Amino acid sequence: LIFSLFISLIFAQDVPLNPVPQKMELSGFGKAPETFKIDQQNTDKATQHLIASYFTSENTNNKGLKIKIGDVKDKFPKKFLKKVPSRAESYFIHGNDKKITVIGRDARGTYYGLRTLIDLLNAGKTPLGEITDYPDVTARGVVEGFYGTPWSFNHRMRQLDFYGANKLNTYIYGPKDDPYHSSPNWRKPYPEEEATQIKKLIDRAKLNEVDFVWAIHPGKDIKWNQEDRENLLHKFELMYDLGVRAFAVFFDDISGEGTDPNQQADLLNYLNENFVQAKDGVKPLILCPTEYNKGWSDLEGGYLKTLGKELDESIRIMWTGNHVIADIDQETMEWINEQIQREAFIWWNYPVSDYVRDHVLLGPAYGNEKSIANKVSGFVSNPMEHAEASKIAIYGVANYTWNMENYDPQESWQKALRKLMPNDHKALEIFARHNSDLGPNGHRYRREESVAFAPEAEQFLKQLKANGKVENLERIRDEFNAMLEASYVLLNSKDNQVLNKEIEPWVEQFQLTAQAGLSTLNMYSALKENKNEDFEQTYKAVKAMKSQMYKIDQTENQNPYQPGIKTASLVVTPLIDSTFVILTKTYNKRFERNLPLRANYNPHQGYTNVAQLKNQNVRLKNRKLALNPPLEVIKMEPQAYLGFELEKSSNIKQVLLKLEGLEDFSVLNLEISNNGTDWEEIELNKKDNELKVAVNKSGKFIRIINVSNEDVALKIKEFSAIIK
Ligand SMILES: CCCCCN1[C@H](CO)[C@@H](O)[C@H](O)[C@@H]1CC(=O)NC
Repeated sequence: LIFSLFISLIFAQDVPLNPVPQKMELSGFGKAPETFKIDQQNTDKATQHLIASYFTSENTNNKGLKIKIGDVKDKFPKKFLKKVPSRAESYFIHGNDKKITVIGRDARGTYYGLRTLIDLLNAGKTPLGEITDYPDVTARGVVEGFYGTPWSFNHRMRQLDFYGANKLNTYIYGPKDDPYHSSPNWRKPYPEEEATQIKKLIDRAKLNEVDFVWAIHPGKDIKWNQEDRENLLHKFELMYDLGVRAFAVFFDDISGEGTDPNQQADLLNYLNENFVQAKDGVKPLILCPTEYNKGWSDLEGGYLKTLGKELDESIRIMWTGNHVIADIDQETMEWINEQIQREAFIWWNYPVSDYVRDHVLLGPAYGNEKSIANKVSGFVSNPMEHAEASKIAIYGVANYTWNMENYDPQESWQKALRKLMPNDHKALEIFARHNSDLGPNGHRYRREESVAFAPEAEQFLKQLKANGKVENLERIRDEFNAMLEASYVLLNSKDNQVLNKEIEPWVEQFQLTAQAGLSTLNMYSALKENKNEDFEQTYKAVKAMKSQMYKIDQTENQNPYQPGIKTASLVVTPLIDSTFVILTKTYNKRFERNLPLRANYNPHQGYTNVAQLKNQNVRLKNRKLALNPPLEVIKMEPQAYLGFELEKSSNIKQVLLKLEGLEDFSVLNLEISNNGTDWEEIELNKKDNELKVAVNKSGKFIRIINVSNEDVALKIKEFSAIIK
């Protein structure tokens, strides 16, 4: 047994099994034959469909290797039946050179067993021995719950196939910006076309053994009365008629009476009794609470305890962790499970990037502890609006939630890159390893980036600053070269056009970054050899590349939050920018020149005493200084303020304000100041929440401040100033 376990561990590495099975006792692998003979017992439509699509007249005949597939209700040798784990969705495979047996605990188990067998056959192998497997986490998958452009129908269909292939069984439909999921049309039926698409998605989900969970987000304007209760029930009926058999109610990111936990619990218990229990085949309800992370929970208020006490025990409660964006550990789960008296259903806000839209997050899915499998009732990833690119992280979540203690983020990441680009995965790896951090953001959530390159970059800068000479020039140049070549391979790859389309602007920016890096190194060499003409020529080239990058940043991906295209922002870009400035300064001093050092940076900064916004970025575009609008509702206590501190006193031409959710606008004042202590109020006509205020006064500070003695809750859609 030890020997065979040893063998199977070796094999586990190179056999592309995703996820890695819980237990493999194999003496090795046979060579997959040309043909098979299928003996199909009790199987559901998904398995029948998978069998029909893989075992065709091309590779099946009477002389083929026998494959008997079914579930524990079928006739199989007792010695096999007793090896099928008792958990839902588990399976057992036995193989020798005569026959392969696949037995599922249930329909999904059979399907997953077949998926594993097909992965082996695709690698030209058959199992010689036994595979015993089951998922660690009950509900595994994705919640399409981000702000921004919802995924397209075609992307959703692709996603469902990807989930089937990687044993993910849950897709929660909840795009914040779908008006029929949220206000104002959650009460209304979907228009014909959307309804038809949802029906198709549900059928596709079934063929991939995925629960299509339809979520409703009524909290912004729901009234706690019989009418709205019937409205919600009616909408669920309509969705049921489309084929939905799993439902969720989201109460996140709202303010006002929709946040009342007793009302929320009553509503869900009512839906549970009058809908979920009343109809057949409907899965338990999932609730996303208003207090969905520890940072936002007000314990004295008893919100979570009320839900835990009142909600029927079958109802799952979602949780994002100790913060809105957080990785999940044992302590997180012990705290929340105690509060809600059940295992929380994790909504992991990664790789969602709707608060750092100028970045793509292509790194490994890491940071969650491996001891929490039996502490969660579900674990779903909230992805980027870039569906195909999100698969890198989703693939990691698939491996993590199926076989948690075996999960290796790096190994999964490498496999995901190969899944997405089978031939040009090396180019994708070079691109992805420099496009994984988020940059500074209001949630202060960061990811590693350029991990292997960072020490080289650090040494290079240190030596350059110390004595103008560096030792690792070649290693820096090698990486910039690799980046440059990877960008061409990616832009011309035929592996995955859908992915190419999504990341193209970032790859173009990446190409320019690599070129700017190489030319900055040329500046270094020209300076060292006092070739002044070359220095000024290559200096000009770098400036030209930067202006091209600036143009991409000003034209591509223009959204109201974080417009533009940022790439390699943690290590590579700062290295190039710093090197460029150091070399130009040295050159200017040595040869009494005054080449501009200007990098397009922003000399102004945010100015606030609101904790939630301490790290909110401000962007300068031409002469407009704008606060990155936070997605969340902002709570401002009396005397709370937020605004800008300019680099120096400047003429403030105009202030633009677009606020939401504020009944009485008079609680806010707009003020400017030159010293941060003496403030001058700027007249606002305080009746509409969309204001363009002419100021034409000089100031160093601009702020809005809550001058009432009440807390106010509001959403900031825009707050910007035109500085002349
Ligand atoms: C706090 C409101 C802004 C955060 C909203 N978060 C995500 C991150 O931006 C966003 O994608 C999503 O809608 C989510 C809300 C949320 O986390 N619900 C459990």
